[in-house]
Amino acid sequence: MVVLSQPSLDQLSLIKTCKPATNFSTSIPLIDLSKPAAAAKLVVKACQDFGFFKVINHGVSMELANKLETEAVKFFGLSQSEKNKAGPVKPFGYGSKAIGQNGDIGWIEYILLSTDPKLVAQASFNIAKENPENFRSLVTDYLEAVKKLSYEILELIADGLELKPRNTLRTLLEDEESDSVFRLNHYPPCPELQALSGENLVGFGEHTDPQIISVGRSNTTSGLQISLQEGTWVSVPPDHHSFFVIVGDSLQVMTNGRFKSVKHRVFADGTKSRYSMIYFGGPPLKSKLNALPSLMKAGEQSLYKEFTWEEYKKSAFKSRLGDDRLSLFEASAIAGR
Ligand SMILES: C=C1C[C@]23C[C@@]1(O)CC[C@H]2[C@@]12CC[C@H](O)[C@@](C)(C(=O)O1)[C@H]2[C@@H]3C(=O)O
Ligand SMILES: O=C(O)CCC(=O)C(=O)O
Ligand SMILES: [Fe+2]
Repeated sequence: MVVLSQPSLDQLSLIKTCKPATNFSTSIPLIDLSKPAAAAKLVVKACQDFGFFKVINHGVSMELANKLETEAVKFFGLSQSEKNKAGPVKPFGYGSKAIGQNGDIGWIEYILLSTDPKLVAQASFNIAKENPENFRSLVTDYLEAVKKLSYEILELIADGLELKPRNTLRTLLEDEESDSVFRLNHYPPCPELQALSGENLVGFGEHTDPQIISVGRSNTTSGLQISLQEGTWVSVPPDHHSFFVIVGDSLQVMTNGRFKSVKHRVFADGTKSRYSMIYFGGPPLKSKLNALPSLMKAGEQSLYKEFTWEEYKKSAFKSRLGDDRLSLFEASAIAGR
């Protein structure tokens, strides 16, 4: 995927490009988790203002994260025919360019995994043929650490919102039936495009994440951007040490719109590969998604109808990446639309 032949160049015309209007003056909230008293307020403010923040002193071993990233680099460095043996993504496995099942494409290749240990073990045989046990144990250990971090962040959110009990949100991800996924993304460099037009090549088109929160980490190649509520785009400075946290649609519903699920996108770089590893924390399929009663002020109406995560997920996975998925579930939406 690095050396582009004429057919690959032809494919570029199918992938969106754009000249982004980027806002350089807004800085992304960076929250130090070693100071929990201050962090609770800062996390809530970041979720309200941006739906996005980064955390440091998060407790996830950098050695572990680097080891898993190295495995991802190894896998994505295999020949296309070798990688294809770990596909297609129905629902888990290796995918290239196609994102989801509804016609979205980007300058990306990825591995999508369930967080269920049994399914991780099965997938490891296709992804790391030479040493599946090493891959399985790295993914399992990494997921354990990132889940722990996600639970901590959800408790800080509960503290900041004065939600009682403070495990109200974390139990949704901790539940054995929680419906979470894990994704390893690779955005190969694309020098041809930069040279041809100076435009940016879309790796992952703009979208919101449907789950509760997404917790990710990337290498030091830039590309991730978030949309501010007024619509301008801000680049997220990449680094190896922090984790980024994305408010998903489900958390927007549970906070009755106080938190906004943030629109984000990724551009491919002209010269360097970007790698990212993201845990998407979703609730059990049968969980009802509705505004948390203790957050509702007297007389406040729910912005959304009552629905389960299963219903939302089914609808989301039928949608295109850039669709406003929640609009179908607004209290004012026409029934059956
Ligand atoms: C186009 C799509 C890809 C996606 C499923 C969807 O129909 C709409 C949501 C997309 C998204 C975004 C966050 C995660 O990367 C993801 C795994 C998810 O849960 O929702 C992807 C889905 C995907 O890549 O299949
Ligand atoms: O690769 C990234 O940094 C973000 C990717 C993303 O938004 C996703 O996988 O849903
Ligand atoms: Fe995303």
